[in-house]
Amino acid sequence: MGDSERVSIGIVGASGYGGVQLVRLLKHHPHAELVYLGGDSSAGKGFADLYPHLGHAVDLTVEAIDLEAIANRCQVVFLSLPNGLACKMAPTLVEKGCRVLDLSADYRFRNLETYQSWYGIERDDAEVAATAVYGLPELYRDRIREAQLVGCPGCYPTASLLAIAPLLKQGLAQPESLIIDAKSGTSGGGRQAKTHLLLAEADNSLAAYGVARHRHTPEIEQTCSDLAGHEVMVQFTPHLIPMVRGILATVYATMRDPGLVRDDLLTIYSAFYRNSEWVKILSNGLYPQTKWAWGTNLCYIGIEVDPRTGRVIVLSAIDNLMKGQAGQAVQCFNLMMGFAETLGLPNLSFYP
Ligand SMILES: NC(=O)C1=CN([C@@H]2O[C@H](COP(=O)(O)OP(=O)(O)OC[C@H]3O[C@@H](n4cnc5c(N)ncnc54)[C@H](OP(=O)(O)O)[C@@H]3O)[C@@H](O)[C@H]2O)C=CC1
Ligand SMILES: CC(=O)N[C@@H](CCC(=O)OP(=O)(O)O)C(=O)O
Repeated sequence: MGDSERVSIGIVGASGYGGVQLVRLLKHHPHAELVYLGGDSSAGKGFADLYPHLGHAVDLTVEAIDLEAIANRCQVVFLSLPNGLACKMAPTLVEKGCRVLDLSADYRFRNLETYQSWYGIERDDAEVAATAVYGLPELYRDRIREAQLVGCPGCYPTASLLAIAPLLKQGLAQPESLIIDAKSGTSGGGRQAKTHLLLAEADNSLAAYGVARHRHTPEIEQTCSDLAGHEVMVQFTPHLIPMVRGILATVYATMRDPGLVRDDLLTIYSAFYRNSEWVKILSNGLYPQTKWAWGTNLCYIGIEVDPRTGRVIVLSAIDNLMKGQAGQAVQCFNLMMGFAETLGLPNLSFYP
């Protein structure tokens, strides 16, 4: 692609939090041109009326969803919708030749029975779903490059899997010992009004939810099983924390070789992610803060070993709307188009 050429892009679900991040990122992307924004209740409204802070840069109107028209206008379509909608739209878009990135859970699972039992959504797109690639570039880079349909990971799975992957891939930890304790900011719940996300409910409070039954559990287990080479179950507990952006995942696992020390693991993690510019392994004694990742596509990882218990503790921090959602989707888009994986993505946080 020449320097001035641009890929025509549509975003379905542009009015949501994922949508507005995609607009922000793709407006700055040197090879992207936003040609279509779609929504449901927002259809007919100017995007600038929904997000006045972007009014000086975006003059598009949110349109009703017409798959035929989208496919005629767009080479690449991002679907940023509640679960259960992408699986109704992607088959048509794929058939018409679009490359599709879905930010929901619809195309994350190889086994659709797992999806149906955890999400309770019936669907009839098994043939198309079988072609989807899980959009975690650090693990599936080559497959994403060739994919026509990418199922972008959930925010908790992204933070968790980047922390876990070297442990399982290198056989360092006992897979059955994996425990993930994760905290998310409220933007993880999207832009629609929900009582538990009101300031009066969420502020000055911290609570777990979905204990032993959160739907990101089978998603994390799918990739853990890939990495370990056999079925793996994990214990995953998410918490809602009174901040807007960010996820901190703390992963505990029992090491196979209790003789390993932190420096050994730092060397192994650094080697594992040597070609992954979005993952930063923190050196001795530093543990990540969510604020370091704000507004960026970065994942910061800190590691500690407790010689008393023989456990490794891995801490992983991301921005849930960036590496956990829209940023990762743009990273996948870059791979699919043959661009540098870092193109158009911020790597410096705004701080404090
Ligand atoms: N927020 C996060 O941190 C993360 C979210 N995700 C996933 O990304 C997806 C989008 O999330 P998020 O941006 O937070 O959600 P939001 O609730 O902020 O936005 C949802 C979008 O979907 C549109 N929409 C809702 N119902 C319909 C419908 N029936 N037909 C067409 N469009 C519809 C809305 O349009 P309108 O406003 O016009 O009604 C809106 O644009 C979800 O699947 C979510 O689980 C994944 C990783 C992280
Ligand atoms: C804080 C909060 O509510 N977070 C969301 C995670 C959003 C997400 O990634 O969910 P999907 O798998 O549906 O895409 C949740 O726990 O449901």
